[in-house]
Amino acid sequence: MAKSPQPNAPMRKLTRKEVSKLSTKEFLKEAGAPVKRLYEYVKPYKLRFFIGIFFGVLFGLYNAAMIFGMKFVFETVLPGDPDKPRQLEAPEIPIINKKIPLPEVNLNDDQAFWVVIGVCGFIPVLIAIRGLLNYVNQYCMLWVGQKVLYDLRSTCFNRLMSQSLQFYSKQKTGELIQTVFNQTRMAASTGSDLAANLVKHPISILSMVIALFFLDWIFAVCALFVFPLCMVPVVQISKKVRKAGGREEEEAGAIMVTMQEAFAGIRVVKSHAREDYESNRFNSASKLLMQLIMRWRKAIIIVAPMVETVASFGIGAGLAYAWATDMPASKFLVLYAALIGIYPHVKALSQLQIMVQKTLVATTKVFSIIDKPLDIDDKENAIELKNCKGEIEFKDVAFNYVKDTPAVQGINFKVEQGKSYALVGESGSGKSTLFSLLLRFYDPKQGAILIDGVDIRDYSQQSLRDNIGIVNQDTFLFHDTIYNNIRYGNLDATKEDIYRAAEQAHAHEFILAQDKGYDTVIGDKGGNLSGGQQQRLTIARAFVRSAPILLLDEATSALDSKSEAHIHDAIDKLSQDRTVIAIAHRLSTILNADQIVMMKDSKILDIAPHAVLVERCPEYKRLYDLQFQSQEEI
Ligand SMILES: Nc1ncnc2c1ncn2[C@@H]1O[C@H](COP(=O)(O)OP(=O)(O)OP(=O)(O)O)[C@@H](O)[C@H]1O
Repeated sequence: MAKSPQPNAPMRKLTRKEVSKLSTKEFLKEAGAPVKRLYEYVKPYKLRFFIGIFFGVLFGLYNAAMIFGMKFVFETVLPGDPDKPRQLEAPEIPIINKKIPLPEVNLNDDQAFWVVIGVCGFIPVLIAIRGLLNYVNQYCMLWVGQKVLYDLRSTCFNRLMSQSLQFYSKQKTGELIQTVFNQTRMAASTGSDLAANLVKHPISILSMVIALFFLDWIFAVCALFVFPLCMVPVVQISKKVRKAGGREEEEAGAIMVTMQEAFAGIRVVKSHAREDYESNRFNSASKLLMQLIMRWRKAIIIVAPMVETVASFGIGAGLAYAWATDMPASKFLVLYAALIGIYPHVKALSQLQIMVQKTLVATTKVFSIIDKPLDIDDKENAIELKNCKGEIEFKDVAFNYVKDTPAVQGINFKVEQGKSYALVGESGSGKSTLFSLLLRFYDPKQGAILIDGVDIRDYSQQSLRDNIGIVNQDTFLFHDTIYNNIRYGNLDATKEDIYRAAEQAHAHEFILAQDKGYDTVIGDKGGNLSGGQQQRLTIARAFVRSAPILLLDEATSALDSKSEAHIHDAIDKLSQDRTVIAIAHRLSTILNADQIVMMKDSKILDIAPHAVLVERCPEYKRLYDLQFQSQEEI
C-alpha cells in the first residue's frame, strides 16, 4: 500500500452556509486548499494520473482531427459535381493547407464502389480510435480515483480509531460513517474526474472551434455567435445548485445517524414499540434528502436542454449561411457534425462547477477529520511497557469531563504488585473514571498515574493497554465466531489458550453445546446468546489476554449464583500473580479484596480491608448494612 500522507496543519472547515454565500470567484479560490491537499494523495500514483491526463489531451485534440477525417469521408462518398467523373481526392492537411500526396485518380463506377466501401470502413476506425483514447483516459482516472479513495478512507478511519473517547462522546456515529464512506468517495472520485474533465472538455471545445474556423470561418462565426450565451444558464443555476448540493451531504449524514441509532438501539426501539416512530423519523429525513436531490438534479438536467436550445440558434444561422452560399451537402454535413460535436463538451463542462462544489464540501469535511488533533497521543519518544510487574500508583489525580465539575479529585493510592483492590461507592462517585484514566482514555488534569514507577503518559498506548485486561459492565461482542470473539483479547493466542480461557470463564460447556461450537457465529453484539453467556465470553477474552493488570467492572453481575461462585474461584486463582482492581456495587463480590477503596463525591474516603473498613468508615458500614440487610430480608 502506498504510504498515506500524514495529517497536515488543520484546514479551515467551510460550513455549508459559508459555501453558499461565496461568489464563484471566491468559491474557486477556497477550493484551492482542499484540492491541493487532495493532490498529495494523488502524488503516489502520478505516473498513471498524468498518463490519464495525457490521453485526455489526445482525446481533446483527436476530436478536432476527426472532423477532418469525416470531411475526407463525406466528400469522397457523397455526390459532388454530377458532370465530373468521381475522383478520389486526397485529404487536405489542416493548418498547412497541403494535400496528402496521393495520386489523383479518376475512377470508373466499379472502382468507385470499392473505394466508397473502403472509405466508409474508415468511419468505425475513426470512432474506435476516439473510443480507445477516451477509454485509456477514463481507466487511468478511475484507477487513480479508486487508489486515492482507498488511501483517503484508510487514513480517515485510522485517524478516527486513534481519537479519544472524549472525541467520540461529542460525535454522532452515523455522521462519522457518512464521512468515512461517502464523503471520501465524493472527494476522491471527483478529484480524479475533475482533473480529467477539466483538461479533456476545454481542449475538445477549443480544438473543435479552431477546426470549425479552418473549415469555414464565416460559418463558424454564424454558428458560434450564440456560444457565450450557453454559459448564462450555467452560471445562473450553479449558485442555486451549490446551496442544495451542500445540504444534500448534511441530510445524508442525518439519515445515517437515524439508521445507526435505530439499529444500535433496536432493543430499546422494540421494547418501547417505537418502530413507527423510528420509521417516521427515517422517512422525514429521507424525504428531505429526496427534495434536496431533486432541487439540484433538476437544475442540472435543465442545463442540457437550455444549452441545446441556445445552440440551435447557431445551427439555424449556419444553415441560413449554407443556403446563401450554395454550400454542398457534404461540406454542410461536416460543419454540422463539428458543431454539434462541441455541445456535449459544453454540457459536461457546465456540470463541472457543480461537481467542484460538492467535492469542496466533501473534501473539507474529510480533511477536517484527518487534521483533527488527537486529545490523547503517544509522546514522540514513548517507551514500551515491557515485563510489567503491575504496580499501580495514583498520585494526587484530578480529572473533570465538564469544566469546574470534578469527576475525581485528590486521588492517592498505591496498588502493590499482585494485590486485589476494590472500588466501592455510590453511583457517580468516580469509580469508572479511575478505570478510564488508568487505560489512558483520558489524561488527568492534575497529578499522575504510574505503572511500575513510570508515568503512563510516557508509555505507548498500545503497550500500556496490552498489559491491562478488562471486563466491562457492557459486554460488547462482534458479529463473528465465538472463537474470534475470545481471540480478540490476544491475537497471538493459540487454540489451547482460547479453550483454556473459556474453561476458566466457565464458558467452554455452553460453547460446545452451540451448533458449531467455537465456530458458531454470534449475532451483532452477541444477539443470540444470553446475557450471562455473553458476559462469560468477555471474561474469557480477558483471561486470554493474560495481562498482569486486570480491571473488573461488575464482572459477575449477570451470572447466576453457580457461575458466580466459579468465576470467583477463577478470579482468585488469576489474582495470585496479577494486580486486580474491581468495581462492584454488590459488596459480596469483593469482600475478599486485599484493600477496599471507599469513594464518595469524586474523592476517596478511606482505604482498608473489609474488616477494618466496616469498623471505622461509617459510609462503608452503611453501604454494607444496606446490602446485607436487604439480602437477609430476601
Ligand atoms: N463522558 C462523560 N462526560 C461528562 N461527565 C461524565 C462522563 N462520564 C462520567 N461523567 C461524570 O463523572 C462523574 C463520575 O462518573 P463515573 O462514571 O466515574 O462514576 P461511577 O462511580 O463509576 O458511577 P457508576 O457506579 O454509576 O458507574 C459523574 O458525576 C458523571 O456524571
